[in-house]
Amino acid sequence: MIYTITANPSIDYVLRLKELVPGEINRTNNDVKLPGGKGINVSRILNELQLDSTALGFVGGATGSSFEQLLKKHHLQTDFTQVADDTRINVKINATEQKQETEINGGGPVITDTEKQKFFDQMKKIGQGDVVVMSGSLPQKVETSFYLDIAKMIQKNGADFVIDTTGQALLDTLPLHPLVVKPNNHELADLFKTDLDTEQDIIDHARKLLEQGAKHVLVSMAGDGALLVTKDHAYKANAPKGTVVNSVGAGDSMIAGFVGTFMKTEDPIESFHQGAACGSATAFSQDIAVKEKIDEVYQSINITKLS
Ligand SMILES: Nc1ncnc2c1ncn2[C@@H]1O[C@H](COP(=O)(O)OP(=O)(O)OP(=O)(O)O)[C@@H](O)[C@H]1O
Ligand SMILES: O=P(O)(O)OC[C@@]1(O)O[C@H](CO)[C@@H](O)[C@@H]1O
Repeated sequence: MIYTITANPSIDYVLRLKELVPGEINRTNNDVKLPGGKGINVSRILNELQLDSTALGFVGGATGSSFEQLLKKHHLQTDFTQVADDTRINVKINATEQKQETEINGGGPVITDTEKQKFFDQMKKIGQGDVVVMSGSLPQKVETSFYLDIAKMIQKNGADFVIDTTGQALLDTLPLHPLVVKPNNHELADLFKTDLDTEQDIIDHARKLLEQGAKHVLVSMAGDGALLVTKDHAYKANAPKGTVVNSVGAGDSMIAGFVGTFMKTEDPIESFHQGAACGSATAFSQDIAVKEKIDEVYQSINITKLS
């Protein structure tokens, strides 16, 4: 079973308007509310790929109930930890004429020690053959070692994990050998406090994450495609041409495509191909991509061996 952990899920309130003028009253042309959060997006893509997963995380208050209501129509298997404080609302603003996407993400609910303990207790059921995908920010009063603590707990029982976070929290988990990590090119540069000007620079620094323990490194590069770096080789996936509608969740979709396919095939190249298809398909969709779009985009992705 694949478990996704979204410690800080959200209602994504996606607003479309022609132009965003800060400091003025702006009115939208169209708006939608989506069940959001990185792990939730991963579970939704897995569902599209007909792969089972269980979504875990902290959900609470009136916004938590709306979030669960929004999620219902996607028929995901969930086992959320109920908390007293409110699930956050994240605002995503697509200014179509400016071709700009602005995101304002809330801090999330305060999680009490008892609620956290309830969550940790759930980790006991995860074991051999399971993969846990942990991603996204942490809600308030949750210590930065949260993902590391979980990785240690589940690994003791023989489960694998995937982590999509940034900075020191990511580096700390590498010695535990995550199945895959997926910084984008900017996050990778920040990790090493440097600029990465060429593809070779990116590959060299991705390789440092392998040296520190990651089993596979994906580097997503938005409209420039993505790289897969393994111990011996580096591969590139092109970003197919298409109209970007809402790229929120493209990175999560890429992880879902990679992990879901890897669980079935153990083939990193095919997993990369499917991951890239899921990422671009979501960028070309208003919401997280559906299977038909993923299958269509898959046909226009080529994987090239760079070294
Ligand atoms: N404009 C685009 N055109 C085609 N493909 C895209 C585009 N944007 C994203 N993708 C695909 O999706 C992948 C993941 O996107 P991106 O690099 O934006 O991830 P991210 O920074 O983690 O995003 P997010 O945090 O919003 O999910 C890219 O590597 C690429 O394959
Ligand atoms: O604030 P975080 O947890 O880092 O990111 C949350 C978020 O921006 O990530 C998803 C897209 O990747 C959205 O569904 C959600 O709103």
